[in-house]
Amino acid sequence: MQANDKAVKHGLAAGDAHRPERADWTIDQGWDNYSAEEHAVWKTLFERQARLLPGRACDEFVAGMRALPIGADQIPDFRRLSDVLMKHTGWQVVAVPGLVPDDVFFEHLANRRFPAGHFIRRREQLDYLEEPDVFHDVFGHVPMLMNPVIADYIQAYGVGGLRAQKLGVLDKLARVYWYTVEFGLVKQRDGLRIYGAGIVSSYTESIFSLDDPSPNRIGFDLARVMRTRYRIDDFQESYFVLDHLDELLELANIDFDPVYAAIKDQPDYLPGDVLDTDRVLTRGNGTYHAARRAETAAL
Ligand SMILES: C[C@H](O)[C@H](O)[C@H]1CNc2nc(N)[nH]c(=O)c2N1
Ligand SMILES: N[C@@H](Cc1ccccc1)C(=O)O
Ligand SMILES: [Fe+2]
Repeated sequence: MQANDKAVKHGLAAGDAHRPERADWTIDQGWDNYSAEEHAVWKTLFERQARLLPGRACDEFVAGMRALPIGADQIPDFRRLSDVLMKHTGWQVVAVPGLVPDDVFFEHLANRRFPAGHFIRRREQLDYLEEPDVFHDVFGHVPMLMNPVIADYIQAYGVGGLRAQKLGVLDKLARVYWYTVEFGLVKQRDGLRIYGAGIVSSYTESIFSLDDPSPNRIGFDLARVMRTRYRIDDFQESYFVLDHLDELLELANIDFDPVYAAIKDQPDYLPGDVLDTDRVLTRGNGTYHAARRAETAAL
């Protein structure tokens, strides 16, 4: 598949990582061990997004970024990020080797610890990544953790994730995370803006999600999103839009049990489906994914 600026693939089973030293899979970031080339890759990625995101990233992302020790020249030191985050929203950033098992991931989130990949992609991987690296996790996710609403939402997601696992409905909950925290859009007075980390850490998807006529843009609805499959290896076919980030707090406080029950045995929707019950902001023309399917069919 042609390398495009897909942010990260979260669907990998974490089991393919070797056994961890610690039960919670955390490691030392080893900030002093980063090479000049690794800092240079960070700089390339950072500067590319810094030029592109004004007018695209939501105000909360910009405010969070400004308040954190995150700059162009160096991969941030998680200890310094945690000092600032702890004061604002009680969060800290802990280093992990890459994807970790779901229950480990949720346990960290439920305790306001954000597991961030310690490694950075290689220069030839600039536009495609198998696992969340430090650029996706720190540049994409951490600034939003400075916002009290998101900070509460992601902790609640961790708690909900542990519950969803016990209920056997993790796949449904993962869709809510995917279409909000990873690939969410939000309305602002001055237009649609990005809050999803998977978009904001991706050069081409930051453009595609807002400007391209191909994807659908649909008002967020919980049960609808829970039934909607997502793409892990390419741009999303649909983006779900919040009227305001505060909607996420309502989500965090809704008991999902009745919703899990209501959609049980209901068929999934495909990523590109548009329903007549949808609040459609943009009905996409689907040309991007049609072209990709044609490419693949021609292989
Ligand atoms: C569904 C589940 O929450 C999701 O795939 C998790 C699994 N493990 C992870 N591990 C890390 N380090 N980062 C992640 O975003 C995730 N995502
Ligand atoms: N409120 C959800 C948990 C959750 C919180 C935040 C985001 C998504 C889900 C539940 O009852 O399980
Ligand atoms: Fe992510």
